Amino acid sequence: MSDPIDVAAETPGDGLPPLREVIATHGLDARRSLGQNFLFDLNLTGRIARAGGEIDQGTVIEIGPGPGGLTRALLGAGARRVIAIERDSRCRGVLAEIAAVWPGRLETIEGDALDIDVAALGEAPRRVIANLPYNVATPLLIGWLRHASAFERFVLMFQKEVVDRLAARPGTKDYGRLSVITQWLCEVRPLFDVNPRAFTPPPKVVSTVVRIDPRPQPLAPARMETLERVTAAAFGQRRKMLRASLKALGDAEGLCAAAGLDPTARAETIPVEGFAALARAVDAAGSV
Ligand SMILES: C[S@@+](CC[C@H](N)C(=O)[O-])C[C@H]1O[C@@H](n2cnc3c(N)ncnc32)[C@H](O)[C@@H]1O
Repeated sequence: MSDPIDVAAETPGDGLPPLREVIATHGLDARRSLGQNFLFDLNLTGRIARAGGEIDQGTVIEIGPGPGGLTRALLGAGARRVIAIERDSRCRGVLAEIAAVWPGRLETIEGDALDIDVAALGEAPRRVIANLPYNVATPLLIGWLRHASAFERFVLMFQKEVVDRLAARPGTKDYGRLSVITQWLCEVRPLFDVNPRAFTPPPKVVSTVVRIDPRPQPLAPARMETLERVTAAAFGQRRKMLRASLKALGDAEGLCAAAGLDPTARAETIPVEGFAALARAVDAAGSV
């Protein structure tokens, strides 16, 4: 026997039909190629919206509204202005219906979020709140981090495995390039896990909602481009000592000495500040 559907838990009180009905009416069968795993649970969409903080100010940017479950939660929770970027043109009608219920508060951009300068959308403070399409989630985040100071907060759903890497501490197996670059620019707080059964269709893996708050200043001075090169070299050969893995960058022992790092250490034990020092050493050596 299938689970009884809790209609109350699927009707947000905005006068619009429940999400399952919306999907049937608009023929929005989920497409794997677009990373479509829809959320119907209002408790979950409400929790994600509230984690955004003061969304009654500035702009909320949602990537991939799909049939609009999270969009409706954001508007219902008082978002002043939501700009939603959706690639799937089948969602145009349903998003227009939501916009009509909240006049002047929802704008939809039809397109690929990877091609859009999200850091320039709407008025600050900008908060990106999204149940991300997993096939492009990490490249999207890395792109936004290049303009981290344009954003107040990110509340994002990723595969749990990605959040584990974003939040990993030195000395753990998940610690790597993504941990260093993200934590250099932002404070990362995993919020809660979401069971695959909460989605339609269920993905193969557990998901996690994470809050990522850009720091007023990066954790230590460095150029992001150089930090990316340094972490690529160091973690590209994570089992090797720095004196071997950093050879591609020049005099590896000299760079470690300038950065105050032990050349026999391995990348996974070096804290974020250590990589920033290494990036400064690379830039200083290059400018001599
Ligand atoms: C995981 S679903 C989330 C749907 C809805 N927000 C929810 O929570 O139920 C991801 C959404 O992102 C959209 N999408 C996929 N790739 C995209 C891209 N490159 N740019 C914008 N939207 C995209 C999909 O069409 C889908 O609606």
